[in-house]
Amino acid sequence: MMMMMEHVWTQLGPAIATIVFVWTMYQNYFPHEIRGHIKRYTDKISSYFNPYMQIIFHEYETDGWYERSKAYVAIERYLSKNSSTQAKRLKANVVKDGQSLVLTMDDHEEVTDEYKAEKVWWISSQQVANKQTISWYPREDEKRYFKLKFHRKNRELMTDSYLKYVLDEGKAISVRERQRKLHTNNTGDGGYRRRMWSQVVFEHPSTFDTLAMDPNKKQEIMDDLETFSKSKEYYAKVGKAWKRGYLLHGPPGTGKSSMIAAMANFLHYDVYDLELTAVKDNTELRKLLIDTTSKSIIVIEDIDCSLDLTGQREKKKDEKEEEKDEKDVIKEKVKKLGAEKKQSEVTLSGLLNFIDGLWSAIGGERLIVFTTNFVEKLDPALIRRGRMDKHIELSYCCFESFKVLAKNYLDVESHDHFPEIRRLLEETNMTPADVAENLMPKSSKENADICLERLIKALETAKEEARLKAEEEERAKVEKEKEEKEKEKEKEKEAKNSEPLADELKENGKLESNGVKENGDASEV
Ligand SMILES: Nc1ncnc2c1ncn2[C@@H]1O[C@H](COP(=O)(O)OP(=O)(O)OP(=O)(O)O)[C@@H](O)[C@H]1O
Ligand SMILES: [Mg+2]
Repeated sequence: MMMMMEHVWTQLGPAIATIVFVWTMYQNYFPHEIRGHIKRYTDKISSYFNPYMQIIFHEYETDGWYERSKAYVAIERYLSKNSSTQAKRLKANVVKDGQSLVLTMDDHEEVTDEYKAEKVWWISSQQVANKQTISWYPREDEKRYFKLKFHRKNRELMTDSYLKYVLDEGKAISVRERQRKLHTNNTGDGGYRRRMWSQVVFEHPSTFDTLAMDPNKKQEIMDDLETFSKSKEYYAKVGKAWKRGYLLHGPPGTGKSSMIAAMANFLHYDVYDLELTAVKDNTELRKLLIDTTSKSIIVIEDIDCSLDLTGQREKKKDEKEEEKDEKDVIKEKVKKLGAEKKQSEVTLSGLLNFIDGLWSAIGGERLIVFTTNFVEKLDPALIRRGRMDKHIELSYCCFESFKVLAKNYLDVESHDHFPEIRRLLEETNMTPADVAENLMPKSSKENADICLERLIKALETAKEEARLKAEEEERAKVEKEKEEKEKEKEKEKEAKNSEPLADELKENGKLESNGVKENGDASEV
């Protein structure tokens, strides 16, 4: 059967080609109506024998003015992947607001693609309008389009899944290659035209490769992020806003801010660095958050110090003021509360409202990341799961983290010094920031040996300091206990000394009351 079809096609093909050729040459000699009829039939015949189908994607939609069709842009991006290797003539476009070049195929070039082992052809083409007018807009006289050609038998595969795949992939490439921004909220009142966020290009070099932490934990976080970014349908299904909260906690210099940058680089998200102390009230907070775009990380650093969200900030101050007169403390507290209220009226409940539900109205994927040095001091309401879905502790440098840093800073994967460093790291606490600082060569003459030896020395010093500090603390504790005991003893002594006095007073009291009685009696008399 196949053979027969092929035979017929080889016979008919040239014949049809001849008819079409003759027709194009002589069509002008036929009257208009007849021409229309004949064209319809020739189209029908050629489509009957032509086993290929085609779909056209115009650059500008008919009803759009200047906006390029989203499908066209996505296809252009998708094809740029193949066209740079296949097409002979390429066009270079500078991406808007970016510095990267996108190479796309030039007009009338053709590239092939394969999907589930089926071949398709993409042809870039343009129609030149035949009217003789000068136009303001390029779209008026050149109408570019992509033509997708595929075999008829693949019609369903192409329209149902290939096209969706191309559009998604094209969009993903655009997101990956777009220039990302770091947004910071503006302080002060700059009039009503004040922009809520100001932007700079985000080019933080931190990635998960350069981040020093336990590899298993790192992988877990990367998996979590990836699952989140691919779970649009899932979130819609379970009726949750597409957002995820992370709480990063740990001592200073353990990589919290570095991890946020790594997350942004990993997911290709923008970063919104929200400085809560600069936000006037809940209304402004709402405006700021609504003004964020999809595919972004909203960061609130040092949540414990940002605001009096938890009451902790004041407690910290109170601790220092323990010795002061209680009345003074209360007075100061009232004064401070007044001052803080004037400064910022963002409340914990306002913040929680946004984190919880309001975003579902905006849609789009957002991560919210909080960092703190003191997780135990945060209000449990703020960090419960569902608000802060994942708690990540970043801690002192372990041997695994050190290995990442050594590879990154010195290009060293193993060394004679490693066992000693491992032992020292187990015995003492040093932040990755300090380890990194010691590993970094300070001049071109410093090689890995020198840097590792410096780290060993620093670790030994840190260990010694920690030992001395512990001893000091122990001594202070013992002294304090001793003092307290002495105080107690003194109190007891005082109490004892005052006993006879009390007896005496009692005695006097009796006498006095007797006296009164007597007096009273006397007065009555
Ligand atoms: N885990 C880490 N991996 C790689 N580099 C790190 C790590 N932790 C710290 N560093 C280095 O130390 C510097 C300071 O770290 P970072 O700002 O991320 O700390 P942090 O936890 O945010 O501290 P803080 O609590 O003071 O804000 C970084 O620029 C980075 O070079
Ligand atoms: Mg930080």
